[in-house]
Amino acid sequence: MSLGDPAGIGPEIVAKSWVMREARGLPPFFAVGDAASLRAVWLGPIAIIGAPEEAAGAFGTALPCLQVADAGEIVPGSPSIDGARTAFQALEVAVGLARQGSAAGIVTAPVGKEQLYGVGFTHPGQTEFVAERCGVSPHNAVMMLAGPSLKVVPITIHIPLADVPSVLTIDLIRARALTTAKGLQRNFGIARPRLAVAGLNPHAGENGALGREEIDVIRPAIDLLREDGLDIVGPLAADGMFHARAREAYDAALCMYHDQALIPIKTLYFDEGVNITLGLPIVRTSPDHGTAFGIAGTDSANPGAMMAALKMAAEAARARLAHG
Ligand SMILES: NC(=O)C1=CN([C@@H]2O[C@H](COP(=O)(O)OP(=O)(O)OC[C@H]3O[C@@H](n4cnc5c(N)ncnc54)[C@H](O)[C@@H]3O)[C@@H](O)[C@H]2O)C=CC1
Ligand SMILES: NCC(=O)COP(=O)(O)O
Repeated sequence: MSLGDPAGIGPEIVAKSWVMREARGLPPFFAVGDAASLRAVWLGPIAIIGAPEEAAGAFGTALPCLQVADAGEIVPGSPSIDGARTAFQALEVAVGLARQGSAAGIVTAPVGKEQLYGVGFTHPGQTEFVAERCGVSPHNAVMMLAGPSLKVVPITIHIPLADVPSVLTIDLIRARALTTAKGLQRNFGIARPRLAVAGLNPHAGENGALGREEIDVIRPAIDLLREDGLDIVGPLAADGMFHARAREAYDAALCMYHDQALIPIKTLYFDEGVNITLGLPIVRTSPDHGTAFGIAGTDSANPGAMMAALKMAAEAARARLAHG
């Protein structure tokens, strides 16, 4: 797993996950990044490894770490340029290892997006970066956030809210829905996924009275997706589709913008939510939360979402083998 921003809570939740490895039945893993970021927040045993093959032998007694860069002085809670460069490099190396088959998948700890943008990272997020490195177009890589009774997909991701209506197209919705359906089969073993699509406007537009995107874009996309053979409903009023009974009717909710998707999942499952990228040739997961710079170095970070991300990565790798 990449350690993320050295000044964020990534190193702490990775170390805590290693401590809980047996109690939680976690798969073996190794860290990629600057071991000093682990030492800055943790006194436990670290095994510096020179290659991924050394990780398995070390994992039982120490947290294996593949050292990729020197992040300079690390002050938890105070991100730096060197730290952002290290996070970038760790991500690059971890993706490369997964692509060459040296790891069953990657789990990425949180990065500070503002900091990464400052060191030449030109992608909106890690999702798009990993997709590009895997040769997958950003349209065909899907960000899914998953918890025990809810999976959500934002159709548009890291763009200003004002740009959402113009970026939403029939093609984009269709590409994301098709990747989502395939991803549910491949990574979660759901043979015939049921998708629910949110509207953009209040009350899904009230037949055009409160906005036309449902009529002009979302419904035509859904009609085409039905012709593609998908089990899909919508556009649904977004405010009524996330309560417990409604969630039983679908396997994933496709949402029109970032917060429409992420608010329900983080409200329900902040400490166990997993971000999984669908549509890639490799498995990639991540905890649902960010760097939490405000609490870094205070030993109060909850490793729950990181542990859930580790488990989901292992389960997805197994499901892919079974699915073929
Ligand atoms: N996957 C990723 O790499 C993500 C990165 N980010 C980045 O993280 C930075 C901070 O973003 P925010 O919006 O503040 O979100 P955040 O998730 O870092 O923090 C939101 C709130 O939750 C708390 N929190 C987060 N994780 C926690 C944990 N494991 N245990 C206990 N408390 C926790 C924080 O202290 C804060 O109060 C930004 O630079 C953003 O770009 C945000 C989301 C995902
Ligand atoms: N809000 C979710 C998020 O920021 C995750 O982005 P990514 O870096 O995993 O693409």
